[in-house]
Amino acid sequence: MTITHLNKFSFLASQTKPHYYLSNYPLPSIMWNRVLFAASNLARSRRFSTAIPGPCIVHKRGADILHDPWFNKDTGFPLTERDRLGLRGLLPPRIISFEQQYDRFLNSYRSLEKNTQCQPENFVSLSKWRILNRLHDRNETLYYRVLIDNIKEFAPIIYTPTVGLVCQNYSGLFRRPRGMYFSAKDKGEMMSMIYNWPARKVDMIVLTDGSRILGLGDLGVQGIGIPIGKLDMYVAAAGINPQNILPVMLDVGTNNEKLLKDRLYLGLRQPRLEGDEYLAIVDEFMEAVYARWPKAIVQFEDFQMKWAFKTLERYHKRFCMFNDDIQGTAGVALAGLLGTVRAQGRPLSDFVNQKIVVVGAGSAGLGVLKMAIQAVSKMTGCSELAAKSQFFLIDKDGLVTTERNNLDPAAAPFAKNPRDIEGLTEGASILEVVKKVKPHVLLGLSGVGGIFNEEVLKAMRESVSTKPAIFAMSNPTMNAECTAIDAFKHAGENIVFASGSPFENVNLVNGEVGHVNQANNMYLFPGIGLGTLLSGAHLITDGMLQAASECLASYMMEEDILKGILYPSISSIRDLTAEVGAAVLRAAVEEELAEGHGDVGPKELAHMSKEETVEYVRSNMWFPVYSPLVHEK
Ligand SMILES: NC(=O)C1=CN([C@@H]2O[C@H](COP(=O)(O)OP(=O)(O)OC[C@H]3O[C@@H](n4cnc5c(N)ncnc54)[C@H](O)[C@@H]3O)[C@@H](O)[C@H]2O)C=CC1
Ligand SMILES: CC(=O)C(=O)O
Ligand SMILES: [Mg+2]
Repeated sequence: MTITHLNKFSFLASQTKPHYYLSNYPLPSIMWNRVLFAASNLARSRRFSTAIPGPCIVHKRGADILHDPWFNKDTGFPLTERDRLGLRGLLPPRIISFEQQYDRFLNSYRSLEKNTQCQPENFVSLSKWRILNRLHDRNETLYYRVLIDNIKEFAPIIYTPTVGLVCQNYSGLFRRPRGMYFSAKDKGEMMSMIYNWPARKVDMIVLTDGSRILGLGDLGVQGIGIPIGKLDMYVAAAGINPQNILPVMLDVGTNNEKLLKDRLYLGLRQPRLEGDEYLAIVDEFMEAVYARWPKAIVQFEDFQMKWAFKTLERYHKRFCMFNDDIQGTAGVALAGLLGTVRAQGRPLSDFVNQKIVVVGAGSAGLGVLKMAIQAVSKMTGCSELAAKSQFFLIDKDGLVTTERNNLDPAAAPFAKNPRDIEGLTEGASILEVVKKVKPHVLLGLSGVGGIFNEEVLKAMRESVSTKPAIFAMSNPTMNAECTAIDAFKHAGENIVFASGSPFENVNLVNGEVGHVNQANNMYLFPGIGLGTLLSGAHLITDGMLQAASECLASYMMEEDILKGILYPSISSIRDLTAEVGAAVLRAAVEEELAEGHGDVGPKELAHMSKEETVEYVRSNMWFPVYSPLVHEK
């Protein structure tokens, strides 16, 4: 191991505290109550502190420990634990330190990279996902440490784009279950099923019905990869304790013919439930969750538009939930849009004059429009009706106007009155709109790869902005509206560029670097969840979401923004998430929704300064280190 590594580990150790191990199983014995009492005392005492030794608690023994990824340390078990936990003889004799295990894993990963250099890209990506997934299944502490330390490198594997490929191939890749599956066949059973989940406490649930997985469409039960990937980001970015997370798939069938015919498909082989039958399943699930874990937060993810809006409207005043595609995306996009104003060297107030074309009138596109229009209305003091004049919405049938037959009610508030769009008509193409409007920003959330073609990008050269912005936000990479290279090549080297999935920065002909931003809701959802959790709020309000977006918008320094860098590097996502979490928490306090968390009550939260709130949030982030599993004698 290199000196750098040694320094890094000792530095991290001094920054963090051990997590304490609690049983995964509800244990009704008096002994277990003692364990919980000790743990809650520890939680109390560690509130603002670092590096407090945790109690050494595990009720399992022998092979059961080795097969439990939460407790498993592989060859890292010290002799005392091998002796006292019945592990002697079950492991090779040499004890390997955490740091050595860490290096060994990264070495295997690097060998894999080297050995697959000439293989097709998808093969390499899936191989990388497999090696990480195997570690996840075996040793969670090491897995999350590797993930946190190398998040920039591994996010594209456990999250977009590779997670999309994993979902597409999930039935074939399936080895071990992760999370919970509730299907249409479980109607009437969910209240008891929810108690099958082994953890006593769940803080964060990510739920999907698999109906719109990234831009890949209906993937049925295979969409479970998305909640798993999102929750990995929760652990890595927000330090949510992985013992308290739960990925969930609501399998109400699929309309994907290919999957229905696939022998290996692991979900229900029936068309999707619709109408009241569908809602009855989601209702039952939500009731069951909140009966067992009244304080849990549910993130709705990748639901097709009609159910995304319907469920948000149905539950947001009843349960502590939000829809990431509508609300998380909107916050990230708004922060990016405000960044583009600063990148032009203009004051933020100039946002109200920016002409913005949004391509895609789905849950994400409409969420962005709604939040951006609210921001303009707030800045100018004018009505939302007046505020929307600068925004243009395009869907699969072109420019959305009030003349549209069967205008979708969700898109109707953003439809243009033909009187206000001289030279354009209902259904005008992207190219026509760009040529006529000469927008400051062209933002894609259509799910259609390459739709910002050469002609469209070249038309952006006529933009009225000195730094036109192209946001190709659809995922995964192949569904991006354009590539970074094409954007800089055709729209000009002065553009600001952002995409939903990562692209490499572009070397420009003028010798400079064309910065690629990743405009992805991962910059906000972990902080929204963490801030809400620590506030103890029972709802997630527009005010809390707006605070998250404003925090992200103000995170970047002028110097970076002027270079076209709108969001921080993923490497600093933990730091950003602490700030976002604190902003959300403080908004909850302001709205008198904060009921407190653990033994930190609402009054204590209200008395914290901004800096103390950030510190409080940071100190509550879980960090993976091996903790002793037996008491020192
Ligand atoms: N970067 C990020 O953080 C996020 C990215 N997304 C991505 O956004 C995309 C869309 O997501 P949703 O809005 O939930 O999907 P959706 O299915 O609800 O909406 C898609 C919209 O695109 C429109 N569209 C389809 N073909 C088009 C075409 N040829 N020209 C113009 N518009 C067209 C449809 O009419 C529809 O309005 C997905 O690829 C998803 O991965 C979604 C959420 C967050
Ligand atoms: C990033 C995300 O949530 C999506 O593409 O759906
Ligand atoms: Mg999503």
